[in-house]
Amino acid sequence: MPMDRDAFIITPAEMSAIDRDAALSGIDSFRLMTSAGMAVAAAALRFYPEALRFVILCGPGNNGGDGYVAAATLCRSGVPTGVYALGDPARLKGDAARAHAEWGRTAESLAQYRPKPGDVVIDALFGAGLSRPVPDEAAVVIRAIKHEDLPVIAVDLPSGVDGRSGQVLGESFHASHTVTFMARKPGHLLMPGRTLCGRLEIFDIGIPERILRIRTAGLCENGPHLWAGHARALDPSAHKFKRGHLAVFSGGPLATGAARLSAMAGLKAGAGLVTLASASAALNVNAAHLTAVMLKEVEDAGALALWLADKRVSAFVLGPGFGDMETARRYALMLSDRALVLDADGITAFKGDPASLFDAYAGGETRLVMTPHDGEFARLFPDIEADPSLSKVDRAIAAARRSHAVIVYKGADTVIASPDGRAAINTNAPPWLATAGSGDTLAGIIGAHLAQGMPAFEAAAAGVWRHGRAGAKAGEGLTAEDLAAAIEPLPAFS
Ligand SMILES: NC(=O)C1=CN([C@@H]2O[C@H](COP(=O)(O)OP(=O)(O)OC[C@H]3O[C@@H](n4cnc5c(N)ncnc54)[C@H](OP(=O)(O)O)[C@@H]3O)[C@@H](O)[C@H]2O)[C@@H](O)CC1
Ligand SMILES: Nc1ncnc2c1ncn2[C@@H]1O[C@H](COP(=O)(O)OP(=O)(O)O)[C@@H](O)[C@H]1O
Ligand SMILES: [K+]
Repeated sequence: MPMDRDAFIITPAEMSAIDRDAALSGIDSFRLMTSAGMAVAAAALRFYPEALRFVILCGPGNNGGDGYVAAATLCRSGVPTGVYALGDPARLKGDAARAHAEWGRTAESLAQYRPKPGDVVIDALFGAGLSRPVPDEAAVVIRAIKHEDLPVIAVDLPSGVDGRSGQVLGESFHASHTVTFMARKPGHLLMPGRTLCGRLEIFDIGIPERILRIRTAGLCENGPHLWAGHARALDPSAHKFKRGHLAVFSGGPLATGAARLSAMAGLKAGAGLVTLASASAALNVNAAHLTAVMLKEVEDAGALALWLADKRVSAFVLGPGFGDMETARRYALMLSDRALVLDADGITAFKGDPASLFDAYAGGETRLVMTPHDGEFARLFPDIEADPSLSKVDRAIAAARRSHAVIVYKGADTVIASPDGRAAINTNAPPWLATAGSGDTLAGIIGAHLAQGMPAFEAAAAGVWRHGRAGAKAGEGLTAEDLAAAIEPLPAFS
């Protein structure tokens, strides 16, 4: 399925390259700015027809240029406006200088602005070009506007949000609406940027799609376009082994629930068979709870080695509730020529020696998927986690490259990354997925996809998306059991 235009995510650096490509192909950059500024003005009038005054705050770059175009458009439409500039407008360059000149009035200095009830703020201070914390002069005004609780329409990005990472640089607006151009930037989707944007509108200012596509290879929003090609409808002659056999390792007798959640999710997600592998101490408690999921006694590494002779067991989930770190390490290394989802304790088990895991899965097709939340990520990749220059996308890709694994870096803004540099940001997860056992369910869904023979990146991305969709379907107040029951068939999305 070709990537939907709406799934494009363009970093600020890529956007600059796109600007250059557009100029080289003869597109007039001032017309782009004019379209952008007019779109902002139109959005302002549409969202806030009751505004007593539109206050446009203009910065020193092209974001400010968009602001001057918006100000001129609003003036022409006859609504009251106030324009306040950060820095000396005489120092504006290029298109921004022209936009300021065409507006043709004199801006007051930003420090003069005193928020008043009835004002609607148009934030054109900084957009994609923000490269360091906002200056104090801007931070003071941002805080004053927040204090008055005025509505803010952000041009491209709320000033203070880093378009590359979604992180706040110093201080940031919390916009009620954001109007961006052509495509979203990572900062619109990564936390906390996503929540600071308010309602996001993407406006087409007229850069041709062919120019965008050249620069948007690696990163996109997660969705069926990424993996629907691997979600085939059921073959009418299929038998259960053809639909994949997933094995999930159980924890000890007092910690069996997590693995059972993974197993049930795997079955619901479409694996033909799911077997729970349990040491003898936990066999009875598992037996008392299982129906469609099968149970097999796997006492130790010797028993696992014998079982691995059965090549029909096509994928494994190891980690949920597992508990025994030494055995987790041994099993994960024994499984290195099979497809494995390593979650929870399975990840933590390698805290002291991640290289042994990474080396075992190096070479050949990617077959390991790891599903860390923040804490687990930091255990395996402390240096990557600690590097403040990296966005969540950068971190996930760096971890995937190092570990030869697909990384599902979980959270409200889960990032799925492949060792080959592809990455996707997931956006369909409702916040009530933050509930005990939700991650175990996700591991089971991904395991089912691997068992069916999906490549690891697609298996993981599809799993995260189905997990989010199941969460939305089950609704607020769900438990992990409800979540598994709400998983929808995969072909429904193709
Ligand atoms: N094709 C498109 O996408 C189109 C994009 N368009 C618009 O262009 C915007 C991007 O414009 P932009 O590159 O000029 O960056 P922008 O955000 O205005 O800021 C850069 C300026 O701020 C400065 N500066 C940075 N950080 C600072 C700080 N902390 N404190 C103080 N200064 C700081 C920086 O100076 P310097 O870093 O060089 O000191 C520079 O002067 C984009 O968001 C969109 O609105 C539209 O016009 C239509 C076409
Ligand atoms: N605020 C949130 N919004 C959306 N999804 C979330 C949020 N918080 C957590 N999640 C998702 O819920 C799951 C929680 O997984 P995890 O932390 O491993 O929980 P557990 O160990 O209890 O199963 C992950 O898929 C994560 O992406
Ligand atoms: K802005």
